[in-house]
Amino acid sequence: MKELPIANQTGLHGTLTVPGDKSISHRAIMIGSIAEGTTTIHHFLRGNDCLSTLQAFRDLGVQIEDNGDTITVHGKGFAGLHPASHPLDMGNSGTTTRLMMGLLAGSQFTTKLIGDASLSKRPMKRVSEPLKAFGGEVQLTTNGTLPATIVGQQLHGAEYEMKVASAQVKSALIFAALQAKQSSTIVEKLPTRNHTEIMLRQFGAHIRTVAHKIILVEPGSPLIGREITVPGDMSSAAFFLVAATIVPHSKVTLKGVNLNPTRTGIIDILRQMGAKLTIEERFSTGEPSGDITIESSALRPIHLTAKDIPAVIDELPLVALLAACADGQSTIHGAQELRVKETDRIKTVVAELRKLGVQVKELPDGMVIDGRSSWDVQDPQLESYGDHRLGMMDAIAALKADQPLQLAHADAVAVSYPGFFDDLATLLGGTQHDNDLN
Ligand SMILES: O=C(O)C1=C[C@@H](OP(=O)(O)O)[C@@H](O)[C@H](O)C1
Ligand SMILES: C=C(OP(=O)(O)O)C(=O)O
Repeated sequence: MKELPIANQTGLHGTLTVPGDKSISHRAIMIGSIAEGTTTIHHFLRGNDCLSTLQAFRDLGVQIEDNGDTITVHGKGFAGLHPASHPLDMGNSGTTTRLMMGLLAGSQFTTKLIGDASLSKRPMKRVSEPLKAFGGEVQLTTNGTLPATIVGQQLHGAEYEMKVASAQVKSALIFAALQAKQSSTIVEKLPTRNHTEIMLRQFGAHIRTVAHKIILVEPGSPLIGREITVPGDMSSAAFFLVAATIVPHSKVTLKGVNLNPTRTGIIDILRQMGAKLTIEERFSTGEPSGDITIESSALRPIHLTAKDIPAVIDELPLVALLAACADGQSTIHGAQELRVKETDRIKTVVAELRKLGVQVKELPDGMVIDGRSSWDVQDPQLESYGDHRLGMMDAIAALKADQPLQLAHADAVAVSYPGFFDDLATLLGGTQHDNDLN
């Protein structure tokens, strides 16, 4: 049980550079490995999920030098990957698993993927089914889960209309399409994060996006290794954006955060709810990034529907927390994807908010949350359920509670933000002066 920090009278203060983006770190290892030549990755996220990706590519014969914050990948091209001598362990990472399925579907060998207990319950047919349209073969359990066997073979082009709004599925199909003999068209249900498309283009692939959701892939261009600096992860910055908003007298600056519009749903929501934030964007040709300064403020309720969800999918536990602090009733609809994350995040968020005394109703596709300025804690023992984002949401919620709270399975935070508790402690202990930590 971890004793969670409580906020003092002066709130959170200081300047922080959050760790590298998880989605971009995964893709840098993957695309660096299938490219020719050297890829150097700066500000790589050393979260357990990205380390699963790094290890998987080493197991496939790619030489990867690990110098902490900087990773050097000696790319071998798609054709240079070797069969692994044992099943690849995906750990807790849905992104690694699903992208790997598309990336290895066109290989000349068979690969088995396994994962931890949570990942082994998550749906994988969403990738194996569409891959069939490209000639791919991924065998799953009868429940459509891991372990998976990817039987590599020559793929062909396809036109595929997606059934779920998922960047993981889209990325798997793009990797498959790159290995096909003909061109392909992938149509998204709703626009989702486009880091795969951006990075592949930077490496030399012919990929075009039309009307934000039609992706045209022309295979055959060589991918060439390059230097990548991973911007800060908006999904990690979000914990402190929310903390600074809900804890009185706070003012925090988060530096170098990724501002890709497919990821900034939380910024739009914070603004709509009345948060006080300013953004200084830096010039960039690939992934935009910038510094965000935010201070405490009163909040209005929010109403989200399906179209709002992809750009804030991983921040929805935090949106529920913001709603619990707002002046009135908020609704989240169209978020059924939350049920197939590391935990069923509708159930687990509702359970945790109820322990804090928040009135919240579970819906099949979201929740209804009654906001209050203060809560009457019902149960001080919070639980991450082994889900990193739940554990961190609990820690931020605890700053608002009127008594000390504890968190079980707090170590889950290492999946995406190993230094989370240290960074939180620094901002809580920080002074009103800028305090650059990294
Ligand atoms: O492509 C990615 O890197 C991710 C896509 C999202 O998943 P879905 O594609 O399942 O929505 C997100 O929840 C996950 O944390 C990372
Ligand atoms: C859902 C997440 O990741 P993944 O699907 O890669 O396990 C997440 O990081 O919140």
